[in-house]
Amino acid sequence: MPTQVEDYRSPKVTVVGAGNVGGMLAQRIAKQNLADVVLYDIVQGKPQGIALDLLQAHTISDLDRQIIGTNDYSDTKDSDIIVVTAGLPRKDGMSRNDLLRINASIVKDVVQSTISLSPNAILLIVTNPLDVMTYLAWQVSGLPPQRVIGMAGVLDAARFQTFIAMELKISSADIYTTVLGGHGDLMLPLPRLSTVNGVPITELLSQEAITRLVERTRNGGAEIVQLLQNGSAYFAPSAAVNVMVESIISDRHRVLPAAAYLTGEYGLRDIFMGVPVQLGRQGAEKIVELKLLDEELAALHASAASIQANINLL
Ligand SMILES: NC(=O)c1ccc[n+]([C@@H]2O[C@H](COP(=O)([O-])OP(=O)(O)OC[C@H]3O[C@@H](n4cnc5c(N)ncnc54)[C@H](O)[C@@H]3O)[C@@H](O)[C@H]2O)c1
Ligand SMILES: O=C(O)C[C@H](O)C(=O)O
Repeated sequence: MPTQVEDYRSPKVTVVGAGNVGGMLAQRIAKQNLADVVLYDIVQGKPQGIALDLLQAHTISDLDRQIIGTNDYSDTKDSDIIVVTAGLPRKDGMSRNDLLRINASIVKDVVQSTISLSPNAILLIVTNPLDVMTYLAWQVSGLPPQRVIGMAGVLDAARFQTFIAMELKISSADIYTTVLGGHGDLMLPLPRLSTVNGVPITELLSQEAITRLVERTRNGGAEIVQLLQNGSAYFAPSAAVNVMVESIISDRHRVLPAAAYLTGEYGLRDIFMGVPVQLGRQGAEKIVELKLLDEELAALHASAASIQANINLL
């Protein structure tokens, strides 16, 4: 009879795509001791090299989580979470939707190759265009929609939070922001529901400043793409995925903004879009429906229409 100790299995997270976001995410997961990590990439040697480098870095820092780099999907078997970061990042001047065709074929291939080996896994999608790729991953996987989630809202909300902190010259720790909608130009930062220690920013900042910060948030990804000139953001995106992985693995039931499947919430159905979601071991356990003003709801529906138009191109 195996003892309980022998029965215990470390949580296992597979990260598909050992690029900027994937490599950084593997480091964060292992450093926080959340799970063993399998880093998969199509490029021979790349995930193995990164895994070895990470292991050596962690040895220096007294950490001992298992990190495997591989080009063999069989190593991903029985993962608890599969994070999909495989795909092309956009270049300056491109919209995320310009990646639709090329990244759709990559995401489809990745989901088909992983989910049969880990039928109980939760799929966390990062590849752009985010909301459309999450919908595609759900369709291809055949999973219940609660087990397919897209990362964008945590990142977009953090950008809004950062810009408010910079404007008010205060710590970001006391700021809470709400951003709903798709991960694109029509995302919906909500000043009315964004606060500093409970005080809405509409009472702390001028309308001019709020409009400027909302626009900068909507443009937050493109601003970094333009500055880097070779790839897109990865420090904040990997931190955002890590927070979601933590809430799921540790069953914390945190309410985080994420792309989740809507079945009538906010008057929308059969679409993945950014809304507040309770995340735990079961995945997207509950969608929180905020009471929106008519104009906010209309803007959310415009964002949904843009996602739907791109889903129709799949
Ligand atoms: N949702 C978000 O908020 C968010 C944030 C940042 C980046 N992204 C997106 O995430 C994706 C990755 O970004 P990045 O900066 O890490 O890019 P990157 O180019 O650094 O890494 C992508 C990796 O995917 C790998 N890859 C390509 N095809 C593959 C396949 N079929 N199977 C396995 N691996 C494959 C590449 O070899 C590369 O290592 C992009 O689409 C980017 O737009 C989304
Ligand atoms: O902007 C991008 O293309 C990458 C990502 O979606 C981001 O918002 O940083």
